[in-house]
Amino acid sequence: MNGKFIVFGGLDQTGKTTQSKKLVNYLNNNGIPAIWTSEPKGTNFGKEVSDLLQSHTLSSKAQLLLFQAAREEHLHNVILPNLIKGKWVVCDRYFESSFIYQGQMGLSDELLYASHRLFDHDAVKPDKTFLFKGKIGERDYFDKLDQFCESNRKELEKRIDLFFEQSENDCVILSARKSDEKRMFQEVLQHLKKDLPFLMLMKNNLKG
Ligand SMILES: Nc1ncnc2c1ncn2[C@@H]1O[C@H](COP(=O)(O)OP(=O)(O)OP(=O)(O)O)[C@@H](O)[C@H]1O
Ligand SMILES: Cc1cn([C@H]2C[C@H](O)[C@@H](COP(=O)(O)O)O2)c(=O)[nH]c1=O
Repeated sequence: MNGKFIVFGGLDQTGKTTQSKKLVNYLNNNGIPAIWTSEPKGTNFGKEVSDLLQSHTLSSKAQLLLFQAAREEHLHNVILPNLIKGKWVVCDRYFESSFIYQGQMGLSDELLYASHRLFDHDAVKPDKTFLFKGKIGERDYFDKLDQFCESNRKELEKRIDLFFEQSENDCVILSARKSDEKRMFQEVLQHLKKDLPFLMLMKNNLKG
């Protein structure tokens, strides 16, 4: 597999989608085939899971199981087939979101890691996970999941720190900065430079 698996996780309204889509455009424009996808909505099944999560009041364990069901489908139908074709898969949220959010809802780290391993989801490790903190966007409407994030931003940031501390050098924390989309993207590229071809780095003024 030559494709890379890059995850953009962290808090809501931090610019994850903006930055991850920028990366996919940048890669495709430079001859590196890449796709953008997201969790939980990266498959039709995942979209239905997302609707279920909005229309029911569920325990944290039930939520975890639904996010994992969506992940299982997503992994086997989108992530792996594209990585096998040699494409880069740029994914808006993955397991780190379960660790951060379902952990903040009260599930133990032990349970979260064990359930991640149970279905072999941990066998597909992101090459890099960007963890976004801060806040740049404002919503005018909050759904159930957004509300949880909005009411727990400080605590969720601590979960991000914990995920980072337990990671194996493959995570980066980025602070969202308003009106600084281009600079944020340069930072993303800097952290990926060892994965990008040398000629591409030269062309884009990024030293290898
Ligand atoms: N650097 C920036 N400065 C100001 N506004 C930005 C910046 N980056 C993105 N935005 C705007 O902020 C809002 C949130 O951005 P985006 O959707 O990329 O964040 P997100 O983290 O994916 O959000 P969510 O997880 O809630 O879907 C959007 O309206 C977007 O246009
Ligand atoms: C994958 C995943 C997601 N969540 C939460 C985090 C967000 O509040 C929503 C997804 O919203 P988005 O606008 O589509 O990014 O779901 C979660 O709690 N656990 C997870 O594993």
